[in-house]
Amino acid sequence: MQLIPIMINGLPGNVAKMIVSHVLRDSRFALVPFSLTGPEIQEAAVEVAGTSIQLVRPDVRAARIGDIKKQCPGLISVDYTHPTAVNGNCEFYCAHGLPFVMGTTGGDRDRLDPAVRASSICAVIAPNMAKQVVGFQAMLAHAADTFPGLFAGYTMTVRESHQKGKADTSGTARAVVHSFNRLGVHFSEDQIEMIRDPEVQKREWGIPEEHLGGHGWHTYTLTSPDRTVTFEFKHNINGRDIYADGTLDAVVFLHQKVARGEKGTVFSMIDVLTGGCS
Ligand SMILES: NC(=O)C1=CN([C@@H]2O[C@H](COP(=O)(O)OP(=O)(O)OC[C@H]3O[C@@H](n4cnc5c(N)ncnc54)[C@H](OP(=O)(O)O)[C@@H]3O)[C@@H](O)[C@H]2O)C=CC1
Ligand SMILES: O=C(O)C1=N[C@H](C(=O)O)C[C@H](O)C1
Repeated sequence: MQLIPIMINGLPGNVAKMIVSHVLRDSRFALVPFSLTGPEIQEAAVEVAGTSIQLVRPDVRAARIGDIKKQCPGLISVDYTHPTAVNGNCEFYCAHGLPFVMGTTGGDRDRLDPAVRASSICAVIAPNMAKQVVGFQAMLAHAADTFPGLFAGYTMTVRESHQKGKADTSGTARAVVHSFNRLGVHFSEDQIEMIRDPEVQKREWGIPEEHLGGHGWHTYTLTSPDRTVTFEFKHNINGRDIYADGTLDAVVFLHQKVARGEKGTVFSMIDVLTGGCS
């Protein structure tokens, strides 16, 4: 079986490191020993589970990508970088013919799809790669298509807690809010309550101490106009391992699409989940 060359961008970041450790244990993939990194990073390389990966900063990446592509033809890029890097990285992948899985949240999301559609590549773009969360999103999207306005008149609160360093409002929460809007709930993204204080997370939310540095807890609460009815949807994720499986499924999915000549198409994780990995 031909291995899929996979380049994990965003090292030495937390999620990128975790994905690399999963790739190294997965016989479907060959890890590309390079990673696009941030402008602040000084190290030339990082070691993950005994494997050394060279870090390629933004100022040199255009000059180096030709050689990397020659060394690893057919590579698929995976992006777990920073909200400020999302659009620049997307444009870089499009310009250099690199199909990509974009797990990074934030940036100007409205510019992502047009950039890919105008290019010769295809991409999977999703704010959450945890397959069970994607399934929950698909259920909500189905409800919104089937019963538009079902929750009209209800009020909603959305609270999300993540590690202190998370730069943006949860991309997952934003996407879920969009489905609730289609179900008739008036609520804007800027009403999402972000919790980033470890003391509050420990004391008020009961988030285990060992996961304060890496978690994603979301609660969506809907209350009827007369306040007699409450619905609550909750997904609480400790650690980050849950994102690896879906990310790697997305890589296999994209690899198959590329092999079939697909170009200029954006897929979601719902497409990956629906399409399977045959
Ligand atoms: N879709 C999903 O399922 C999930 C998405 N995420 C998202 O993934 C992203 C990364 O999360 P996390 O690993 O926790 O963040 P970290 O801050 O730990 O890591 C981000 C890394 O990206 C680097 N970076 C910054 N700019 C660039 C650039 N232009 N090109 C390449 N790398 C760059 C940073 O370098 P520096 O330190 O110099 O800035 C840092 O090393 C976030 O947007 C998060 O929300 C997280 C979990 C799941
Ligand atoms: O930064 C994180 O950690 C996460 N980011 C994604 C988001 O913004 O929704 C997904 C998950 O919540 C973890």
